[in-house]
Amino acid sequence: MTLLRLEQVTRSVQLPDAQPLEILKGVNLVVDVGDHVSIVGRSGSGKSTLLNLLGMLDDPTSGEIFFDDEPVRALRTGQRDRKRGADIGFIFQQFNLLPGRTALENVITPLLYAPAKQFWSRRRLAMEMLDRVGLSTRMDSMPEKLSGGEQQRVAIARALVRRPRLILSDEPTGALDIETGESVMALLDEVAEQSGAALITITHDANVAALARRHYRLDSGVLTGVDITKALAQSVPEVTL
Ligand SMILES: Nc1ncnc2c1ncn2[C@@H]1O[C@H](COP(=O)(O)OP(=O)(O)OP(=O)(O)O)[C@@H](O)[C@H]1O
Repeated sequence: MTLLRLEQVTRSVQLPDAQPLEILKGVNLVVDVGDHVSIVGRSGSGKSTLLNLLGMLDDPTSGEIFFDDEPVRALRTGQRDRKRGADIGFIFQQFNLLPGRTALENVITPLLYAPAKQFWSRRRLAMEMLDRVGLSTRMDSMPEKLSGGEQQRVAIARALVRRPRLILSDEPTGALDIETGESVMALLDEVAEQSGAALITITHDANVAALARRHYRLDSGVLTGVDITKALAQSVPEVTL
């Protein structure tokens, strides 16, 4: 079943000299329920621009994005915000945890805006999710007292606590050493699969990308499918995947 579909999506901006810059060029992508897709691209290839479209934060200049077969463009601002809050979880390279709030309080935050059933169970739901990422003994710790890998696990719990159907992870291991990055990524893959969420991972790292089931590369705004086995076998530096 299709969750997300991009059809001939472009995104252009106007440069100061009034020239248009086409950042994304005719992007087509289908993401199924529970899918795991990686998108690899060099700096400046359009990854953040694409992520903002996938996260319903921007609209395409042309083309259409469908979520549950509904054009995202047709959603009014309030409807779109509610859909994003309910159905999309975000994970960032720098964790983006709220400082001065415990791990538990951080994971509770998205539930403050959730429908009544989730809102009233917020403490229990957040505790269960922290337990699932292996942090049941660190719930009352401040983020700054946690290691990078632990902070990213809190961020994973926060992204998943409302049971989103799509998780967008942007360089999720970028601030971690290789070993920690691998275990965090394996955990993210596992919890996303357990909860039936589709996962889109945007990364520079071919090893992180390899965990996904389907692989794409973004090159100067053009998205193409990649044969990961071939790319890894060539054993080229990670950014050249
Ligand atoms: N609002 C804007 N105005 C002008 N140029 C823009 C704008 N947004 C993005 N760009 C340009 O579009 C290109 C793609 O930007 P984007 O941030 O999507 O790349 P990226 O792949 O995420 O890069 P990085 O990995 O370095 O973050 C870059 O050349 C960027 O300078």
